[in-house]
This record gives sequence, C-alpha cells and structure tokens, in this order.
Amino acid sequence: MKRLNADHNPRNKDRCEGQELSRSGEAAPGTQTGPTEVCRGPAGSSMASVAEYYAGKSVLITGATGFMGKVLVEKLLRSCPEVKALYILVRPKAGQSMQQRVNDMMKCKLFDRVREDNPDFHQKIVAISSELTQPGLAISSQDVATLTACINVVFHCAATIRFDEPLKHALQLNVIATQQLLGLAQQMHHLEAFIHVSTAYANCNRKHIDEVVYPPPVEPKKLIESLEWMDDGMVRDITPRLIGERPNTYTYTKALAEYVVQQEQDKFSIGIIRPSIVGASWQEPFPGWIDNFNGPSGVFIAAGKGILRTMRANNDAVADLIPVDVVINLTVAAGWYTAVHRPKTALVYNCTTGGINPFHWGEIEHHVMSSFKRNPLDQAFRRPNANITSNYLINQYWILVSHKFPAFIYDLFLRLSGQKPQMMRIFNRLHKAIGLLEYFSSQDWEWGSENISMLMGQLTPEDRKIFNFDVRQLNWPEYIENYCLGTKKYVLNEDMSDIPAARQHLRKLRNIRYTFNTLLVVFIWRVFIARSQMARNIWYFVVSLCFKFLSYFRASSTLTN
Ligand SMILES: CCCCCCCCCCCCCCCCCCCC(=O)SCCNC(=O)CCNC(=O)[C@H](O)C(C)(C)COP(=O)(O)OP(=O)(O)OC[C@H]1O[C@@H](n2cnc3c(N)ncnc32)[C@H](O)[C@@H]1OP(=O)(O)O
Ligand SMILES: NC(=O)C1=CN([C@@H]2O[C@H](COP(=O)(O)OP(=O)(O)OC[C@H]3O[C@@H](n4cnc5c(N)ncnc54)[C@H](OP(=O)(O)O)[C@@H]3O)[C@@H](O)[C@H]2O)C=CC1
Repeated sequence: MKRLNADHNPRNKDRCEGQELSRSGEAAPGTQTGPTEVCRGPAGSSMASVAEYYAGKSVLITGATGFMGKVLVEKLLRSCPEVKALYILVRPKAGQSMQQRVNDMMKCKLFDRVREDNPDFHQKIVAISSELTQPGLAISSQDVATLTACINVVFHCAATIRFDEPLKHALQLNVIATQQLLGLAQQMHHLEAFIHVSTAYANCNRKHIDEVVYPPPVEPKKLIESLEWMDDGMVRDITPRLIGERPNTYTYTKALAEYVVQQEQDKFSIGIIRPSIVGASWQEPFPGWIDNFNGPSGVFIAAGKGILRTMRANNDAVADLIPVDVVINLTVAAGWYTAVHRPKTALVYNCTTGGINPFHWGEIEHHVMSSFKRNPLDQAFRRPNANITSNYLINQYWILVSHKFPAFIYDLFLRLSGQKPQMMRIFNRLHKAIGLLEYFSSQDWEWGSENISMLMGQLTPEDRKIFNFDVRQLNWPEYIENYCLGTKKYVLNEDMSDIPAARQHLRKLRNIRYTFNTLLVVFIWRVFIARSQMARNIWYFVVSLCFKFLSYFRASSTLTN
C-alpha cells in the first residue's frame, strides 16, 4: 500500500496566504488585492464582485436535490441573478421521474424569495439525468457535449452521508463518482473552478485539523481494485480494519475523495469546502430553514417530542454546528475566488464555528429544552426533558428508566387496546441513530481557519454582507430557538397556530405524571409498608428522624433570630 508523505502536500497558507481578520470583523486594509505568487494570476474579471463574476456563467451542481444543494441553487439564483444557467445532475427516485423531482423541488418554500424576485427562475435550471454510481455517471453523450461546451464552475455536493453505509457503496459514490466527475471536468473547455464539498470530519482521526489535504489512509486506486473482487461479506469483515480510528465509512471515503480531488490540482483550479455539523439556516432565505433529520436535527426533534430523554455527549465539548446558509455563502464565495484568482494548489476551507465562536453541547441541551418548552411540538410522547451525560452507566440507567420502561408500558397499553405496539421499535431505531452520533458529541476538535480569513479579506464590504460567513456575529441562543422552530415548521410541517394546544397537551402530560407518581407511592405503601411490620418500623423510624431534624432546625433558627 503506497502511503503519501505529508510533506508532499505543502500547507496552502504558505502558498496562498491571506490576511487574518481584525477583531471588529472587518478585513484588514489592503486585503482586496489577491495573492500573487501563489496563484496562477488573476483572470480577466479579478476585480468583479461575486455576483458580477457569476453573471453569464453556467454552473454545474451535483447533489442539488439534497439539503445543501437546494440552498446553493437558491442562493445562486437570488444573489447572483445574472447567472446564465444552473445545470443540475438529478436521478429519478422513489417512483418519481427526474423532472417531477425538480418541479417539486422548485415548489418548495425555500424558493419563495426567489419566486418573488423572479417568477420565471425555473427557466435557469437545466436538469440533467444522472445516476452517479453508474459508469460515465449515466449522462447521455448529448448532455456530456452540452456540459463540456458550456460549464464554467462545478459544485460537487452529492454524496452518501449515511454513517452506516457499506464501504463498497460509500466508495462508489463518494470516491469513484468524484473521480468520474473530475474526468468530465477535464473535458470542460471553459472550466474556471471546481468546488468539492467535503466534511470537517474527513480527518477526525486527528485532533488538530489544518486547511490541508492530509495523506489518504490508503491509495484510493488500490482500495478500489481490491474491493472489486471481494464479496459484500468480505468487505464487511475488513471494514473496521480499513477505517481504523475513523468512526464510519462516510468520514473514511470523504478523506479519500479529498485526495482524488487534490490530484487534479494541476489541471484546473480547485477549492475544497469542509463544513462541520451543518444545521438549519441562520438568516437566509429565512431563519431556521431545515428539511431533514440528519445530524442534530433528529436529536432535537426526538428530544422535543419527549421521546429522547438521555444521550451520551460531553457537556463541555464544543458543538461545532454551522448554519447551512453560512456554508453556502462560503461555497459561492470560494467558487468566485477560485475562478478569479486561480490558486495553483487546491485551497481547503475549514468551515467551522468552534475556534471562532464556540458553543458547547451542554449549552445546546439547555437552549433546545427551553425552546421546546416554550414552543412545544405537537402530540409529544412525554414532556421534553432530555439530559446529556458522558457517563456510560448513568446513560444506561436512564435508557432503562426513561426510554425502555415507558416504551414497555405504552406498548402494553397499545396491545391491550388492540393496536400494534410501536414504541419499542422506535426506541431501537433511535438508539441506533444516536449511537452513531455519539462519537461526534463526546469529543472536540480544533480546526485551522486561515483560508477562511483570507477569503473574507478578499471580498468587498458589500459582498461580505451578501455572502456572509462571519460566524462571530452568530447569536447562539437566538439561532437555536429558530432552529427548533424550523424543525417544527419545515421538517414536521406542524402548524404554528397549534402551539397553544401543544402547550395544553404538555400540561396534560404533567398532570398524568403527577397522578402516576402519587399512585406509585400509594402502591408502594400498600404492598410493602402496610403489610410488613419491619417495613412499618423502618418507615416510622425514617419519619421520626425527619421530624427530629425539622424541629432541631426550627429551634436553632428561633435561637439565632
Ligand atoms: C438530548 C437533547 C439535547 C440535545 C443536545 C445534544 C445533541 C447532541 C447531538 C449530537 C449530534 C451530533 C451530530 C454529528 C454529526 C457529525 C456530522 C459529520 C458531518 C457530516 O459530514 S454528514 C451529515 C450527517 N449525516 C448524518 O447525520 C446521517 C446520519 N444518518 C444515518 O446514518 C441514518 O439515517 C441512520 C441514523 C443510520 C438511520 O438509518 P435507517 O434506520 O436506515 O433510517 P433512514 O435513514 O432510512 O430513515 C428512515 C426514515 O426515518 C427518518 N429519520 C431518520 N432519522 C430520524 C430521526 N432521528 N427521527 C425521526 N425520523 C428519522 C428519515 O428521514 C426517513 O424518513 P423518510 O420519510 O425519508 O423515509
Ligand atoms: N449535512 C451535513 O451535516 C454535512 C454535509 N456535508 C457534505 O455536504 C454535501 C451535501 O450534504 P447534504 O446536502 O447534507 O446531503 P443530502 O443527503 O441531503 O444530499 C445528497 C445529495 O446527493 C445526491 N445523490 C446521492 N446519491 C446519488 C446518486 N447515486 N446519484 C445521483 N445523486 C446522488 C442526492 O440525490 P437524491 O436526492 O437523488 O438522493 C442528494 O441530492 C455532502 O458532500 C456531504 O458530505 C459535509 C458536512 C456536514
């Protein structure tokens, strides 16, 4: 297995150095001039603003139907209205044709602001049928000809982000499809920038992660060749050995993908975006937009519904959440910078919050819980009251008491009333999902961010507002509040006017709990205390001790007064 030497990947900052941001958030003076020796030299439009650059350009986007891809499409259409066309690679899925899927996507609320500005925005979107796991990405030769003739910028967002993906499939999509897309990009006559979306956790086996492509855990070509002849069982058996310290095939294959992208840096200008845990939008197109259960969103929802009551996480570890609009603003700006300044080597951007505006899992827990108490989700199973702990045994205890026991009682009730039990099944799925997330919520990482600072320094003051990725301005409590409301409105499609009824439901649940606790005390009394002389003696002893303490404290407080 050939291993690459880290020294062969000199740090980007040495070659394309920018200036650090001043504390006020403004770029230091003089940063408008792009780096010189480190770049191929600015292209003709070097002084153009971001929107001016994209005017008249044709852009190719993979993963446009996904969470981040949709936000990217929306942002380009809204903030770069003169963009010529957005070519999106889409596959038919779940019985829907490619075109149906694109039509549905454009009807989505996310596009309301674009629709207001330009009701004909759909004319700029050109859907190309493509299944990324197929040879040649399953793009027709006619479409290949169109793309190679007109594309100026490529944004590669598509990936499998599942943490339980079998290695072969993750490799096929995250690495081989990326290689194929790079092959297509090489044929593009007018390509100015190739932007690859990676993850900040691609190198989560390291504690400090700089903005460099690290040597891959294995030479991708060799791994692809080896896995080709192995059956699924064999691959499953060797996967833990291959991924080593990484927690899943996702982070492993994303690390390999970065390497295959970097290998092409001599052929065209490349940018690699590494977001951390992408959450709901902060500001754009409106606060709190989110459309899936991935990452923390599913955890927040499960906690808001009163299903999740305990989870293993470190209260003091940094929760490196990054709003989706911040990631997309940075991505669009990086596309502009890469095309205009043409850096000689692939520039990596660690798009994270931890080093700049840290917030911790303990604080997230507090704000999520208080937000869902103020604005409850509909039909909660129990009152939202989740706690995180880093202690394995304490977590197991609460799983038993607060998850399994209520699930058992509820399923018993369902069975007795002739319905199908379901709660235990829901908890089993939830435990599997949170088990896969615990790795990320139990520790923290440090990320370098020199290229982010450099990029911010390159933007005009106006572009810094339009493509804002300065997370120092992020107010976490406000963001978390909007995030929780966003899960209610956009993921669960719950009506905000039903909040009073949801609050009433929580009051009902509280009363049920009080009644249940009272009945439990009476039951314990009847079974143990009323029936056994010894239990009664212990009970009287404890009660008299309490009285003695009380009268002692009362007497001593009267004396001191
Ligand atoms: C205690 C409360 C207070 C909160 C404070 C503490 C919070 C700690 C949170 C910690 C979060 C840490 C997050 C770390 C993330 C690291 C990110 C690395 C960054 C990235 O680059 S990748 C993006 C992240 N990727 C993911 O999150 C994917 C993870 N998901 C999976 O791998 C699979 O979905 C999973 C979990 C294995 C489940 O697989 P499966 O059982 O096969 O289910 P499906 O995925 O097919 O889903 C079926 C169906 O269910 C919906 N769904 C999924 N998850 C949930 C959920 N949690 N709750 C409810 N419903 C859920 C899913 O949307 C599907 O619905 P369909 O309608 O599409 O069928
Ligand atoms: N979400 C997060 O927290 C983070 C995400 N990232 C990275 O951001 C990128 C986007 O992630 P996100 O938007 O959240 O992911 P999603 O799962 O929401 O979107 C994935 C996209 O890839 C497409 N895709 C998947 N498989 C295929 C295929 N075989 N052929 C064609 N298209 C396919 C999906 O299309 P379809 O709709 O047809 O399934 C979808 O458009 C990824 O590269 C991910 O690694 C990085 C850090 C964090």
